[in-house]
Amino acid sequence: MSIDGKVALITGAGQGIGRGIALRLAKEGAHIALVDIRNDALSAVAHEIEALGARVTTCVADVGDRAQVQAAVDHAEQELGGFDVIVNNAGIAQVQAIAAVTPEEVERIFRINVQGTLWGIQVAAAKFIARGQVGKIINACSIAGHEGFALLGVYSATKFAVRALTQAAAKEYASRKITVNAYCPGVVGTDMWVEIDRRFSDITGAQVGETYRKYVDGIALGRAETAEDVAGLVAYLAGPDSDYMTGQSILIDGGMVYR
Ligand SMILES: NC(=O)C1=CN([C@@H]2O[C@H](COP(=O)(O)OP(=O)(O)OC[C@H]3O[C@@H](n4cnc5c(N)ncnc54)[C@H](O)[C@@H]3O)[C@@H](O)[C@H]2O)C=CC1
Ligand SMILES: CC(=O)C(C)=O
Repeated sequence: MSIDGKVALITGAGQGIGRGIALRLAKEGAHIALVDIRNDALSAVAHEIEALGARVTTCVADVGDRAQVQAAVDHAEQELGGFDVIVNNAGIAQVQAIAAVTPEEVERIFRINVQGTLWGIQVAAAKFIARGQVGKIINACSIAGHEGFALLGVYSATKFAVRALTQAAAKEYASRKITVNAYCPGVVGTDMWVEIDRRFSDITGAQVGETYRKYVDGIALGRAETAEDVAGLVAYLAGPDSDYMTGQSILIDGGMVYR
């Protein structure tokens, strides 16, 4: 198994895409550190991972707070005896017209989506260097990191920023053989999309479910994405087959945005 025995930390692992990534990496033999702001969700996923026979530890942390990210990485290393992969997956959505968005809303989403990714990159890279080893940094981007979407403008801006950080960090850490890449899903049927759909409905008057259906109808492969679809790409980025890839933000969207 490609990442057998490696230690992987996944943020936002209490549900959705993060949970799917954690389960997939555990199935490939990795030891898993689960990070989220919700302890109850972490416990549930930890039980699923234990049932697969993998080693697992949990840590409640807010990725927008650098000290908490540092504590989570230290905790993973201490509990699991190493540190090889970080998946900076935690993120929030925001549906708002540019004409109506407030400073508070902008600050909140940039703090979690952009600073959360930045602290994850910074802390993980420092840990790899201190341990004298190589490592893999994998960030959650989006189709919205390649194209701005109406009513998702600020969210899109955060994901463009994630793509920029992925490229810059790849260049800064390449000499240390630390790779930095990102996955860019399209429309994944998680709670995030339930919330996006509900907010579109509030703002535009669309029926509940209509926006989601409209987006899914635009997918060439004809179905919504699953967390497992995303996890397959992340397993590749976490393993040795991607050792020669860095700085890339890879679209995995069933055919929505073509670059
Ligand atoms: N669902 C989708 O269609 C897409 C999602 N993405 C990205 O994938 C990532 C995961 O998305 P989903 O699983 O759909 O979201 P989700 O909303 O289902 O799950 C997000 C998880 O992150 C946790 N979280 C939120 N704020 C946090 C914080 N400050 N610190 C730590 N954990 C926090 C939540 O508690 C939750 O468990 C996000 O970065 C999102 O932007 C990208 C493209 C499409
Ligand atoms: C949630 C997300 O990234 C989109 C645009 O679907």
